[in-house]
Order: sequence, then C-alpha cells, then structure tokens
Amino acid sequence: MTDHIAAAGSAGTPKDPQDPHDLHPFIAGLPKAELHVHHVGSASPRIVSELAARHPDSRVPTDPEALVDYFTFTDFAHFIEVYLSVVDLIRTPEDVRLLTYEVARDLARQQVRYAELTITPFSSTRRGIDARGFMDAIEDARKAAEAEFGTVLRWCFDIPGEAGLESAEETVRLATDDRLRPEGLVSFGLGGPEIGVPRPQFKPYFDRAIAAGLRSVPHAGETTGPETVWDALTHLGAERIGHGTSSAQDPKLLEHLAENRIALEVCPTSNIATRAVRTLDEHPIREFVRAGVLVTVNSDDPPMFGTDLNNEYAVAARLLELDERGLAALAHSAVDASFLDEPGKARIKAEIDAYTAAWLAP
Ligand SMILES: O=C(O)c1cccc(C(=O)CC[C@H]2O[C@@H](n3cnc4c(=O)[nH]cnc43)[C@H](O)[C@@H]2O)c1
Ligand SMILES: [Zn+2]
Repeated sequence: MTDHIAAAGSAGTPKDPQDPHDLHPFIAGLPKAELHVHHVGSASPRIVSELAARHPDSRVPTDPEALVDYFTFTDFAHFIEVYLSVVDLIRTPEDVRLLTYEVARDLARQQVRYAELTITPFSSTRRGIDARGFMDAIEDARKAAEAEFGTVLRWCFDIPGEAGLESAEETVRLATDDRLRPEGLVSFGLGGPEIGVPRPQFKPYFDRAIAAGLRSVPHAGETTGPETVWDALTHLGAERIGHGTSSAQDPKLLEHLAENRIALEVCPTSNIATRAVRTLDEHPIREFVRAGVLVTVNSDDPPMFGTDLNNEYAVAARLLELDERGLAALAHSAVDASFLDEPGKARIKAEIDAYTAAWLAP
C-alpha cells in the first residue's frame, strides 16, 4: 500500500468546487478508519458549549464562536491545559454517554466505518465519576452507534503520563479487571506531555495490559526526539506509534519501523496546532512514505484543532500528491494497521475498492 501511495499522481487544488481535481467530494464519501482520535478531544463546539453552560463555574466559553480563540494554542503545554479544562466539564456518566454517542455521529457523517477512540478513564474516575457508570456509558454509546450509524467503535485506554504512576496503576486496573473491562477495549496507550515523562517507567503497566490481551499504542516522538520512539518500542512493546513525528530524524528508526510494519499514526494538523511542527510543508510525512513506513492519517482532537478526518485526508493528498487511488491506498493502510479482525478488515477494504471503482468509472 505504501508503494501505491508513493506512486500516486497529482492531487490538484482541493478547495475549488469547480476544479475537476477537487478531491474533497471523493474524500467525503470514501469509507475510512480512524486510529488516533481522543474521546474528550472530539467534543464538538456544540457539546462543549452545552456542557460549559451546564457548569458555569468553568472558564470554558459557552459561545461556540468564542471556542475558536479558546482553542488556539501557544504550545503543547497550553494545549494540555485547555484540554483538561474540557475534561473538567464531563462530570456524570450521562455526560460521558452523550459525548461518546455524538463523537460516533460525527465520525459516521464522515463515512468512518471503524474508529479506535482513545479514552482516559483515570481523568474521569479521579474527578468522581464512578468506574462502573463510566464503562456502562461508553459501552451503551458504542452499541447505539453501531446499531444506528453502522460505525464500529473500539477503545484504547491511555495513561495520562504526567499524572504519574498512580494514573498508570488505575488505568491498568480499569483495563484488566474482568468486572470492569469493557467489551470494546482493544488497546492500551500513553498520552499527555512527553518532556519529563520517560516512557520506560511505564513498562510494568504495559506488560500487564499486554498480558491481558491488549495491544500497545503509546504516543511517542510527538514533542520529543526519536529516542522516545525507541523507548516505546523497546520498553512498551509498541505495535503502532501515536504521532512518531521525530522518527524522521533517525534513518535507522525509519528502517526499523518499515521492516517491522510498525505503523505511525500521523496527525498533521494537530502537529501544527500544538506547534510541534512549524508548517505543514515541513511535516515529515513524505519522509515516512519514502522510507516505506506504514503511514496512517488521523485527526487527534479534531474540533480543538479545527479539523476532521476528511480534512486530514485532503492535507495528506496535498503533501503526498495523491489522487483518488492514492487516497484509497491511504484508507487501506489505516484498515491494515487497525486492530479489527481479518474479516472486518476485508469488508471495509472491499467497500473502499468498490467506492473508488464506481467513482472512477467512465
Ligand atoms: O486528568 C488529570 O487530572 C491529569 C493530570 C495531569 C496530567 C494529565 C494529562 O496529561 C492529560 C493529557 C491528556 O491529553 C490527551 N491528549 C489529547 N491529544 C493528545 C496528543 O496529541 N498528545 C498527547 N496527549 C493527548 C491524552 O489522551 C490525555 O488524556 C491529566
Ligand atoms: Zn493523540
């Protein structure tokens, strides 16, 4: 698939509705998989303002338009501070259920057939939401979303690393306790700031999660160098890497990722919004593809970064000079790198192929 992406033709200018090479309509209907998107970070401006109005003690604006300014970040630390102010708005299992269901609706509107949603249960349980109520809320929403929208949701529980080992212990407990572990849980992650939060200290928690059958998908190399990605591979058994942006600085690492089919969950607009990368044109996604790394494109925290998955595909089309077939190959890569079972993967890939063939038919 990566070869196909690299070999694809030109994308044209994707904004002009008169432009025959405008890829937006194709992308909008393309069946897709989303592998790196955060639960709270997906709250739409409508949901955030609704929750902010419910909780007037919060400093989050109630006016959706004011959220554009509120969601403009000076750096990664500022992003996390704002992110946590939105986390503070989610106070009951019903808030959790509503948020999850609405996130699924937004994904379904973009023809996302399968999504692995990163959830930070520690942030909710430490704020007083009962663990049982939390799990029931996400599972209710998952089942409703699948029945009503046809979008399959799976969960990645992540440790908010900066909150310390207490958060790691609680996250692994929630992920592995048979009485609590939700049916939709497939993977275990690590998020938040990387500076001052060395990955190796989380090894015992990842070992326990992996032993319980979960797949390992830590964030690494988003705001620190390639050594963090090596640490995630060596100590945390990473099977995919969240972001992995700085991998581009280490040719041996790129070779290792390519040879071992360790996919990168690339989130281009996120990297600009948090100022991890200066400009889209400087984004290393092209280097990843050139090195043969399995690249998936994702939205991370879409409303906070003024994006969505369709826009990320349009960004990738521009940066990688993809045409429709190249975009279909990119959609295949996400399915290949997902933790869906083989029949599920084959079904979505057949849908992608049928859609693309019909679109390109004379
Ligand atoms: O919940 C708390 O009380 C808490 C205390 C201290 C630190 C934290 C965090 O660091 C939470 C980080 C939070 O950020 C999520 N997230 C969303 N997008 C990204 C991203 O691009 N890179 C890293 N983390 C991200 C992550 O899932 C955590 O939930 C919390
Ligand atoms: Zn992320």
